[in-house]
Amino acid sequence: MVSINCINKEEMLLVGCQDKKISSTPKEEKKFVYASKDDVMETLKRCEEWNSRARASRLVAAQARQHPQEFKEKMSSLSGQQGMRNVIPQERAAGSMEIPFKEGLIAQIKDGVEESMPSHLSQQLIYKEFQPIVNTNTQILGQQSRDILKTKIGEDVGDIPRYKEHTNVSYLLLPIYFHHEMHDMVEDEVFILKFVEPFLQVYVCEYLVDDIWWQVLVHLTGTGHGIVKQNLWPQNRGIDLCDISCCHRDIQVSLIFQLEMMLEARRTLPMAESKAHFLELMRENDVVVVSGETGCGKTTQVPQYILDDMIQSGLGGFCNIICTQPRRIAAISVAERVANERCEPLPGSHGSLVGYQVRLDNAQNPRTKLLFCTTGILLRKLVGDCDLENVSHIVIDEVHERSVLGDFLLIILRDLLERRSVNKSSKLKLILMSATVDASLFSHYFGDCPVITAKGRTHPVTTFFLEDVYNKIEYHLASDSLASLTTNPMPKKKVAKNIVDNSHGRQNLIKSGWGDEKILEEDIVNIHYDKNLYHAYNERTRQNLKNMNEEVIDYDLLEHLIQHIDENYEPGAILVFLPGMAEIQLLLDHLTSSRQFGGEASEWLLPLYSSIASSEQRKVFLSPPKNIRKIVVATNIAETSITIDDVVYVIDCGKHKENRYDPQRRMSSMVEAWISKANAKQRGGRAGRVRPGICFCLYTRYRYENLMHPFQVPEMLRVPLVELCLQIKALSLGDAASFLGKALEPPREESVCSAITTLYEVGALEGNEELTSLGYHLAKLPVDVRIGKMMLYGALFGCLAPVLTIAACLSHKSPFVSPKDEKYNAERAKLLLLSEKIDGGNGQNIASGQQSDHLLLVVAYNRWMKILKQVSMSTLLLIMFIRKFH
Ligand SMILES: Nc1ncnc2c1ncn2[C@@H]1O[C@H](COP(=O)(O)OP(=O)(O)OP(=O)(O)O)[C@@H](O)[C@H]1O
Repeated sequence: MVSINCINKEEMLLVGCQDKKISSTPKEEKKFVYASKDDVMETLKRCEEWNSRARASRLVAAQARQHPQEFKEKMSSLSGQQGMRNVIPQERAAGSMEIPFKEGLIAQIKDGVEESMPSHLSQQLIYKEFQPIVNTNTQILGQQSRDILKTKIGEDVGDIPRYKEHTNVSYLLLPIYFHHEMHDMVEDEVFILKFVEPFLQVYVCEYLVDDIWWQVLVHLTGTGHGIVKQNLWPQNRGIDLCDISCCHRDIQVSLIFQLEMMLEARRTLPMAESKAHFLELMRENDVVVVSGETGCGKTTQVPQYILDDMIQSGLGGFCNIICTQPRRIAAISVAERVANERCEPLPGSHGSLVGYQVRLDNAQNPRTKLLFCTTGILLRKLVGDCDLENVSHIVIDEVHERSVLGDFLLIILRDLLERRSVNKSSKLKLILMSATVDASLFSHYFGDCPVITAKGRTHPVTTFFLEDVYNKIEYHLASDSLASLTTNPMPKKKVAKNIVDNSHGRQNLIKSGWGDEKILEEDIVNIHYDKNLYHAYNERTRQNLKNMNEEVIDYDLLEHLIQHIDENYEPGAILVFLPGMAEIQLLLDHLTSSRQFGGEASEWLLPLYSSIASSEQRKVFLSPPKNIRKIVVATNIAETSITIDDVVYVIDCGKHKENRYDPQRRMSSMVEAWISKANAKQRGGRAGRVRPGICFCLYTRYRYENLMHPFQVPEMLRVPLVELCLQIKALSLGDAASFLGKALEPPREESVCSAITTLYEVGALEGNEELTSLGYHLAKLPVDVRIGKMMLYGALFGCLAPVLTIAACLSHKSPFVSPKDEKYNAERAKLLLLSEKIDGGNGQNIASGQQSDHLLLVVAYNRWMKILKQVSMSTLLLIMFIRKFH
């Protein structure tokens, strides 16, 4: 077996020791060598490749023969040097030269103990003081070692009934020396690790000690302390070892190699360069704003820097970091990635320091030190514990999103920071992060706190705008295309402002069929078209740009582009951004019905939107079989924080759904809108995470540079504040107007007044803004207050089923469509429906013949359900077939 203990960054001490199984290794080869780091790495690599302990052992031994004297001198000189961590003290080093590692850096207990050794035994396999263990006999543990183990385990290892010959389980004793210079830390600790696999590739080296080995220890102890200050240990100073028992089996060679690779990858991220500066700023300030290009490592690295820093300063026990993510999928996938980078088991499982919590899914354990959660979850925590006493750090990721909840949280946190800053021992630290943040705004809000900007990005992303895409794929925008202005001519002025309700205009179809496209083109021009911008582009592209209706998504173009990428570009997944579920489904229908993406390939056409169950959402992270290209079609839930590691191509349609106030219905609803530049940057950033990527924007460069807002208008300024004011009351945060006056960008006074008035009208408030019982219940329903009240009354009056149907329809958009030329027929159909019986859920007819829009919704829904039940499977298939090929 081989262990490596390093002397400094350039040199390592290889500890070679004969393995019982390598009977061919001559005894005299049980020597210790030092070798260059490269040699060691090379050796290990070869060991890995050969997968042969015997050969590796010989290799090590051969090196030992080459440098014995040098090694001896090096050891003596280094051990005397100040500040050298993990240098083995001179007397031990000297001793070890005489009797090769008599102290036993490594001890193997006979041939091992059965894998399924009961956890109560392995739980005790650790002791605090360094006790040299003589390992002169690799077959049977030395008597001294056995005695030590006996006192720790309470049984003679030789007597363990499950202890049997010829298993692969071994124990590794690791004296930990690297805290000598930190006098308040435990000096010599010995860990005994149980390995299922041979020791051959198990090694510790100096440059790993700081990072990897430290993490191995942290991982092993599961306490988050590693070697910790004495006063942080549980009373008996024994680490609670229940975690260790579960880790042992996993701590195989691969773990250490994996850790090493991960650390190497982490060190190359742009954020790593700013690590020291960030930690310094964080120590000196309560709030720090972190910005940096997408993919530079904010989300995955910054929380870990904090965690590691706390552990290394011996404060792991006090550390409790919460990192918020705007969406569930981000919280889960980032937690998994971070656990993976630390080579920990899955988030929340036994032995992991990382966890996540989202609605309906919670992966935490009592020792979770780094929790990823959604903003809503953190707000809920604040309801239960308004001072968040146990939380040491809060990291708010993607602060640029400016959701109502996000801005609301910032008000609460600013107050909380003030309260917590009084008590110096339990100060709260807040870190705000985003790639596209308006840093000065946030910095100013938090008392001009420092801003740190990470430079550079991981991999370059090439961006093509619509004109490039048109040119590249030689696309012809047909005049009868839904995305062409010629389809539905409108007066010039209106074209750009309205979201055009396009349909196949018969007139145009006929005209274009007769080659009359020219006539149409002359009349209708995209008002954002400026011919001077497109000299370099071909005629067809210019024609397309002139005729296109920017407000309509061109599915033909999308399909063409995806096919083009699939045929002409290197392997790599494609991520398409569309505004909503319906649009996603439409594109997927288009693709599944195509020859290229139908059949087996269609299994890798993956939708991704918020209402898909988390388990389904996770499919997007899986890898497809070779020769199949994964295509993920997503809403903006894939826009921030997440890394789908095989995504190389992003297609951005430039639209999303935004919550806006609808004055007609006096309700907020989701409308389709152009994204901001910040969103566009984030979307592009999903490519180029693990290698260079390409982003195809289906909007013009002109739009990006001149028409898109730099940031989205904060949600708090564009939606009614009724629900928010209700929450403020439910959380007893005082007068709503003054509370919201403390926001980053406070809403207008009239908006707050109007919200309060609505709450009084609904009956949620009474007296001096006091919450009523109705208000209390409404605060728990995630719907508009008026709809919530209707639902509560529906339950009270025993007609919940139809009321829920109405509530669902009102919360979403109308299920009815009335095309312009079919208006009359649509109205007639509605009237006909109204003459039907309406079932109140209990078989009663609740409103036959009533002229009510709301009851009409119930009738339509019930009819639809009835048809669904009646339609046989084959009919359904037929419908699907027709839709596909229509
Ligand atoms: N699941 C993963 N698989 C592979 N690599 C990953 C994964 N997650 C992150 N990475 C790597 O880590 C890098 C940093 O990711 P991270 O999410 O921390 O960046 P970020 O700066 O927060 O980006 P953003 O602002 O876009 O959220 C990525 O560019 C990628 O190289």
